[in-house]
Amino acid sequence: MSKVGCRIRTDFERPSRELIEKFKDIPVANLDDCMNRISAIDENIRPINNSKILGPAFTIKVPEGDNLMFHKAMDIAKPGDIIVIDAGGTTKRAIFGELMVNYCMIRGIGGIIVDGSLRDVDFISKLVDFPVYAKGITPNGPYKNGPGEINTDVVVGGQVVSPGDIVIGDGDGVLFIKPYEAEEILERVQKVQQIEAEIMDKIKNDKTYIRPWMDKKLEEIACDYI
Ligand SMILES: O=C([O-])CC(=O)C(=O)O
Ligand SMILES: [Mg+2]
Repeated sequence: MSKVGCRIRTDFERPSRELIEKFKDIPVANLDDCMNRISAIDENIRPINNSKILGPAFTIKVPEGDNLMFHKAMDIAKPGDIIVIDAGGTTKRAIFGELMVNYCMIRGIGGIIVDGSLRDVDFISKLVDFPVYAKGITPNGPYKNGPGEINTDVVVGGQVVSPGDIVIGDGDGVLFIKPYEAEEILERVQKVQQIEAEIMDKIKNDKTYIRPWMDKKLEEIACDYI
């Protein structure tokens, strides 16, 4: 019988740390520019403690307001993994809190992103080196009945994420990159950053902002000057 909706993949292939580290200082906005500006997750999933997040995705799918699979996941995720939880986007019930965050930290997990809510925010918001991103906050705690899935393809904040995808987040938001597309995106983002540096230099030193596309576009849309 198919166990869709109640299954656990205990391990998966992770990209090399070397590849992941190449994304360390790259702004998510620049990456999204290289992914046609439609690749970031739902803007309502925000950093709770203003930390950057980076690492391979360890995915979980839970029924609304239930965290049985997250409890199992904490025992099998590896150091550096980013736990990415598809909680259906509903915020009425928290999926985790301070106890679970402490256990994740002790186990060397790299951070947590939930398309849902957390609780114990007064503790979590003060953490400086354990990034947590969430959509909501509520004291209503999670049930622990299951079902759910671990390490299958899930949807978080409107974007598909597979186990082992590279998770990158900063103050702007989060996106996921397929490891096989990583090098190509890195090449493109380096060009974007170089162009932005040149533009910034002109703004600061020449007091000009190079935008050859602006008047061209206004002409193309036949804008009337009045
Ligand atoms: O009760 C739970 O499962 C979640 C929670 O508050 C904690 O982890 O501290
Ligand atoms: Mg708690």
